[in-house]
Amino acid sequence: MGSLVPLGGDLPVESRALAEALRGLFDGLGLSVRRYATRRHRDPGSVSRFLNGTRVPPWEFVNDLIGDVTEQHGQPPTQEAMDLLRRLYRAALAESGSAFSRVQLLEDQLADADRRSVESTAVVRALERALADAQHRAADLELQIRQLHGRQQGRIAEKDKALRLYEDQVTALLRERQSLLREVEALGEQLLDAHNRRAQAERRCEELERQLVVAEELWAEESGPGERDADHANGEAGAPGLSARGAGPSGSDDVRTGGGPDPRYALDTFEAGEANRFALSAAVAVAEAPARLYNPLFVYGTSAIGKTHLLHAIGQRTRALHPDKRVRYVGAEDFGNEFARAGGERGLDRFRRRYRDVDVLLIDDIQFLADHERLREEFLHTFDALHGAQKQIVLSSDRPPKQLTHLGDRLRNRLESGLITHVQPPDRPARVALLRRQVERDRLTASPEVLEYIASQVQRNVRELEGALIRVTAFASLNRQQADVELAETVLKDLVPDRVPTRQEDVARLIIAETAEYFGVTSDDVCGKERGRAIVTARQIAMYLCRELTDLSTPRIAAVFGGRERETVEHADRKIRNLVAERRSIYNQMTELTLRVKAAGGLGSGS
Ligand SMILES: Nc1ncnc2c1ncn2[C@@H]1O[C@H](COP(=O)(O)OP(=O)(O)OP(=O)(O)O)[C@@H](O)[C@H]1O
Repeated sequence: MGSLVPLGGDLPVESRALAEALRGLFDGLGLSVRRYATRRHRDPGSVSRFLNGTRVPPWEFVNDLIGDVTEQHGQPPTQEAMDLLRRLYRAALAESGSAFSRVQLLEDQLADADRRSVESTAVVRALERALADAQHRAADLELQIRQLHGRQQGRIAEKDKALRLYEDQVTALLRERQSLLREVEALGEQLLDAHNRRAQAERRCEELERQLVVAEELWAEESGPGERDADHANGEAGAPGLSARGAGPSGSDDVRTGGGPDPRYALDTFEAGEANRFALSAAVAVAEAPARLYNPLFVYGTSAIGKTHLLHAIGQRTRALHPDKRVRYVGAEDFGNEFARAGGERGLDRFRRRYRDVDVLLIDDIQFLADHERLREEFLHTFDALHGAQKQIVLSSDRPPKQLTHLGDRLRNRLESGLITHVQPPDRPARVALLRRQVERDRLTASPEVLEYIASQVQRNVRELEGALIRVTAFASLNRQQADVELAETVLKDLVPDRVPTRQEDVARLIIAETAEYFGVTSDDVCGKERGRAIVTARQIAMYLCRELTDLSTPRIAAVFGGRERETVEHADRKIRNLVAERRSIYNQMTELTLRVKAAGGLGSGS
């Protein structure tokens, strides 16, 4: 009973198959039949029969065997192995056909059905729970969906409302913008109109001033010296002396703002000397063949050495040689002011046509182009438009392009792209020639020696040179003396200032203060807009003295006098210059004022 005997050869197939399967399990225990029977409280004979296939064991035995093998090896048989065992077991039971087997089979089937029932019940329960859970979640979701839907509807309604509100506002703003644009355009037109009317009124004022001065002059001459002295005592000394006679080309026709070149300046009257021969040749070449050789032509140099003269002269010569060409001259400051005033699209359009529809554009004192981004851009585009269309550009400045740092690199590069020519103060022969021409033009009396002497004394500033000649000849004629070198020495000793590196704007302010005091008005009056007779006189004399006694350029002087136009300064300068030559009272006033300014420390030590 200790070990298993081989299976009987006459065993039915089903019993053999089961027995072999059970033996396989039993071998895994490594026990004898008896020992296993004792452990499981079974009869050893029965166990032998179960394993030999002569009897079908109860399923409980099979189960125990499986449990023991599992315990021993720590690993249960696979589900497939279990299913096979069960099938073998059932086949063996069916084959045996005994009542026991039948009972076993039924029990087994019952257990199987019961297991399935239990499993199904568990599945049913789990499914019921899952169903309930899902239903709950579905209900929750339904609720959330309904809430979200409600909220969404609310939002949509709100958005619709906001959208309608927004559209209403945009429509209203567009309408308002439209009407504002119309208003801006209308105001722009009105402004332009007002500017034109103001310019007309300014010209009329100047005209009336001249008439007034003439009338006063006549009245003063009729009334005799007593009356004139009374005027002096009133502090309105300038008025009687301010005559329109001899004022030369000082009428409004000659005052050209942002327009054509000034006919007084010509290439033929430009005294180049050795130093400026090249500058003159370049100017002639540009006038003869605009935009062919030097474009842009850039002339630079210190104050009052003929840069403006050259620009105008180029314009004159171009017009003479090419009557079909459109030539425009403008000071850079005026260019900036006009741009600032060109409000609205139409104004800007007009401005652009004015400066781009030309064949030759002459821009004076480019260093005064204001340091504004938009203005610089505008000028850049003007430059590119003209240059791109093969139109001539001529510019002047008090310094070379490299030093015009405030204009920015792009603009400076363009200014450097053509011919740059340095205009020098005229050399001595040129200065003498210039004085000789002035003597002829103004019918003055001065010997060649006097001209030589003046040319030797005033070297750097042509305006000053011309002023010195006027002073010498005026002094001589008013004192009925000979204009010889001795007299010239005396006059110039007193009047030609020794230049010291004083701030020139300060000197100009000192001149204004001294002149204002002299005429019994204030500096603010002189720089302001009032047109009282004494104020206008003081203003014009102060402007003249600034041109005479400082190195400031004309636009700078205009700026010191409350931001006026350069033409106003030029007009005042011409007017007073001519009066100095004609009237003793004015000459004396100038002399006295110059001495006062000198004494106040504005003109260096003097001698
Ligand atoms: N070489 C010259 N030949 C003839 N006239 C000259 C010459 N240089 C200057 N002038 C005269 O001197 C006066 C001043 O010259 P202009 O106004 O051209 O100087 P500028 O260099 O433009 O000075 P600013 O920078 O102050 O405007 C003008 O009347 C001009 O005709």
